[in-house]
Amino acid sequence: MMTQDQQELDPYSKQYARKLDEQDELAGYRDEFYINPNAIYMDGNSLGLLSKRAEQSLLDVLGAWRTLGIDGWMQGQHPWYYLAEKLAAMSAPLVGASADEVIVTGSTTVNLHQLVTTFYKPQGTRTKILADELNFPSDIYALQSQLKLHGYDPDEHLIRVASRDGRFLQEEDIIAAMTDEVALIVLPSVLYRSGQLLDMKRLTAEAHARGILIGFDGCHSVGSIPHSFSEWDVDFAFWCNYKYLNNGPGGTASLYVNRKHHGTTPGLAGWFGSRKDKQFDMEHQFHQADTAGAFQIGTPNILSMAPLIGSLELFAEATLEKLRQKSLHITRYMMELIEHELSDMGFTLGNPTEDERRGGHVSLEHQDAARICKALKELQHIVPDFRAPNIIRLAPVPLYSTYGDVWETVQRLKITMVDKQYEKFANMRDVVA
Ligand SMILES: Cc1ncc(COP(=O)(O)O)c(C=O)c1O
Ligand SMILES: Nc1c(O)cccc1C(=O)C[C@H](N)C(=O)O
Repeated sequence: MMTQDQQELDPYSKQYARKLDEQDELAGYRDEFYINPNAIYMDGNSLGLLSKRAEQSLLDVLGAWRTLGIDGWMQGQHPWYYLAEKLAAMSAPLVGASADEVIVTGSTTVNLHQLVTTFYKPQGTRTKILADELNFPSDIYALQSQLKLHGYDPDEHLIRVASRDGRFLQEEDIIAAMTDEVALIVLPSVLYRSGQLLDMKRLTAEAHARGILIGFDGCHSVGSIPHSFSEWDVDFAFWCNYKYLNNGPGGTASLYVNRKHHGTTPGLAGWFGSRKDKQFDMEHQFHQADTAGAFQIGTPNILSMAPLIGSLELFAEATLEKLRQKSLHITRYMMELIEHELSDMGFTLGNPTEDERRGGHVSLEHQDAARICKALKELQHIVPDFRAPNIIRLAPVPLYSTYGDVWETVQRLKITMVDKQYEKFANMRDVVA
């Protein structure tokens, strides 16, 4: 609902953006983060910013190491032996799971390998894995290598559902590909380029109706969108914590295993998958945990998990519902400004516009996208990212981005285009795009 004040203001003006910021009940969280005052950060969908609380929790854990040495495993504020489980309990509400269905461990790609070695059980003519052609490359490489380990030719056994337009996937096309040759389905929750949010509930129900297990890569949705993994009966999921959850570069990832699968032998076993009370018996017989913790392998990367303690506190306080509400509102605001300010400049909006199909970022397509990104970064001090072949991703993150940031971003993008500043750069991606 627009207030009296908003109605009087030009909705494309800077004052209007300021008004939106004044009315933003999450605005205070920006002060929790380290924000470079000389730049506008629009890349929290790739690497989230450092919060002061995440920094503090990392310092706390370092302090425990400094003062306790080996006893940090069982003593101190956050005993390391239980840290993965403690963080799982804190993350579970973000994915609609019970604490024992989540564990903070490994990396996204390693967790995918773990889950596929566990849940891909080809039998008879059911030997194929179903994915999609827009999936993040690391997932595809993992699936291809898993098929090879089973002696299958990935060209034949990895089905990649085609996109009709190179941007989006149609749920109907995915469902049509769920044949009786498919043993396992792995799909993204939100597509990393277009930001399309797939209907996970529907896809899970359809997969199960055909006797197929299904798992989701939640890298681009966890911390941005509410999930109901357990209610939807998703079999498994995996995600990184360094994007919307602000756990830091390469920070430890997470996985979800539906309770009905607890007790399934992990494909890749290791001693940290043991029952906590049995682990230090040091027996050669594996007594696996009766939780998702069973899918851990070796010693947790404590220092790469510690920032998540502080970071998840912020999510508990702000609440995901409010964060999603702001995310939808601020991305819509950005789309409206783009439409108003940047028409006839060769841009195409490449993300879904409907709220129920949109993730946390805006995806702008342009034939000069690579060099527009360079000009934005170097000359306009806006941090977007580029994804080949022609995408500029812009993520106003509800915890720390302002409506003013969005307004400035679109204005500076306009200057970049009107003054042809991008022509000073080669239209090629950087090494790390
Ligand atoms: C959707 C998706 N899947 C997988 C990965 C790979 O994650 P990692 O390199 O942490 O294993 C990423 C990001 O890098 C991603 O965005
Ligand atoms: N994992 C990354 C990295 O090691 C370097 C730079 C970027 C990343 C990313 O996470 C990219 C991200 N997954 C993407 O959506 O493209």
